[in-house]
Amino acid sequence: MFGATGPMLKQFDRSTASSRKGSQSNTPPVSVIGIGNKVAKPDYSEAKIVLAMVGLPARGKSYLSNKLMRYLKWLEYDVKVFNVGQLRRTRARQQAETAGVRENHNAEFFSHNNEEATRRRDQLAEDSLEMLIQWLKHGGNVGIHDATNSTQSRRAKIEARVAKEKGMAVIFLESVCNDPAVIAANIALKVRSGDPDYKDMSREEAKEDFLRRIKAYESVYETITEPHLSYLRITDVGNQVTVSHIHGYLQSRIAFYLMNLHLKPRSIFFSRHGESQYNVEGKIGGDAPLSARGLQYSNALPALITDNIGDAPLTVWTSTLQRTIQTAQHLPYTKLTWKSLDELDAGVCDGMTYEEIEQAYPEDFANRDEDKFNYRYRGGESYRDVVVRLEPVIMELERQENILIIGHQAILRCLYAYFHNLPQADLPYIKIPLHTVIKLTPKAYGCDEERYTLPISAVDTHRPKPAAPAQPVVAPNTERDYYGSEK
Ligand SMILES: O=P(O)(O)OC[C@H]1O[C@@](CO)(OP(=O)(O)O)[C@@H](O)[C@@H]1O
Repeated sequence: MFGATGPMLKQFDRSTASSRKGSQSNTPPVSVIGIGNKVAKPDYSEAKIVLAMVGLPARGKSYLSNKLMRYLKWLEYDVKVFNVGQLRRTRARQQAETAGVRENHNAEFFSHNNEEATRRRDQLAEDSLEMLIQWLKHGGNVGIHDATNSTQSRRAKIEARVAKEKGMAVIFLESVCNDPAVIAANIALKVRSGDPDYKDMSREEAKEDFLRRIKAYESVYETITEPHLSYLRITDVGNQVTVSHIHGYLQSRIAFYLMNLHLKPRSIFFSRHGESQYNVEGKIGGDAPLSARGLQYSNALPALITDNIGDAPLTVWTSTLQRTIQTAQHLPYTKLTWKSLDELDAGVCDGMTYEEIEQAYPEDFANRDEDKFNYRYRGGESYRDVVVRLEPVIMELERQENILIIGHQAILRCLYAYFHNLPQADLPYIKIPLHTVIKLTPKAYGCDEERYTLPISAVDTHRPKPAAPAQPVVAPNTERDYYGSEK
């Protein structure tokens, strides 16, 4: 089942990319020396999946779509959400610009007794699916059709359209939510988020209108019962998942990820280990113990964490390296060590200072500055390798509640980038200073962040990105993406 496509294959491709240059070599990554040169982004996956959401309004479909997109993009699949609501609003805006009148999208527009409105809504869903399919044909891997797709006939149309495309599969993801508190929170979010549908209404009017819209959908809603469909049904995120006709690596990954999600309020804390002796000497890697100031940090950390979290349960994760274990030593919580949390492996440069590396391997040093995410140390790792190795950690983080990770600079950059959805090029330059706790609190869209810096000084190990040579001025790209996802 875990066969042909997906990160397994991709990881392998990537590892050999710069050494094989067109050959079919299957050389495993670690034996490739001198790989610290430019690594072209390999073609990641042949997978082509239409993931069609199903569910009433306010059931968290957009939440699930965006979470899934963030996860799969982090694994380097090409993913895009096609949100039918945004297409509808964009078309209404364009129509207002040309005709001078804006179509009214109040609850009446969603009435299934209104034939003209129903025809228009069906057309929007079809157009959006068509854009999605074209996008998949041009290289995308997973296109998420974020619409209600709430009737059997709508789903049958999607299925019939996708069946015309060779090598494309469709899976439906139904979000059922019976928890009144979650539904109420989703409704409140819609009403207060400055949603363009409700920009000219008071909050009360907006809420009333949105409730009428939900009723309109409830009157025709058909939960998935079609026995032949590939689908996943999530009930009250984290409570129950039904999986039917899910095949292959990527589909299984998607199912597994969704099974691990939950909506319970919780926080994720990140801290680097206290300052190490290597940090003081400007050396990278290694397994050095803490400096005197690092030990002070490990003594001060328990009070900071317990003041913040009170009596709530917390688990501490460290790497297997002594600087993280020492930092966690006084924390009165359950502790787990993870090999996957060990610092980026600097290979032959382990234990050297940046100046020594520049002297000994000038070409590598320059290449790392040019493309730090892809650069792989000789006999060691790249940030890209670390992202792949951290996938089980991400999965477990989604499943768990309060977690404190005592980690390393490169590792925490990768995890932080996942939670804030930051681009690969910026990831290796994220500032994760020593003696600072970063608290992330997942919210409906993204994470809230607080930082607590303890007054114990430490060296600064952040090497800023070298200034790029002047580039010719290019006209800005004014093309808009109005389907609700990033390009
Ligand atoms: O990728 P760059 O910016 O070099 O940072 C990663 C480096 O951070 C360091 C400190 O310089 O982490 P750590 O403090 O955990 O030892 C190095 O060991 C590691 O190689």
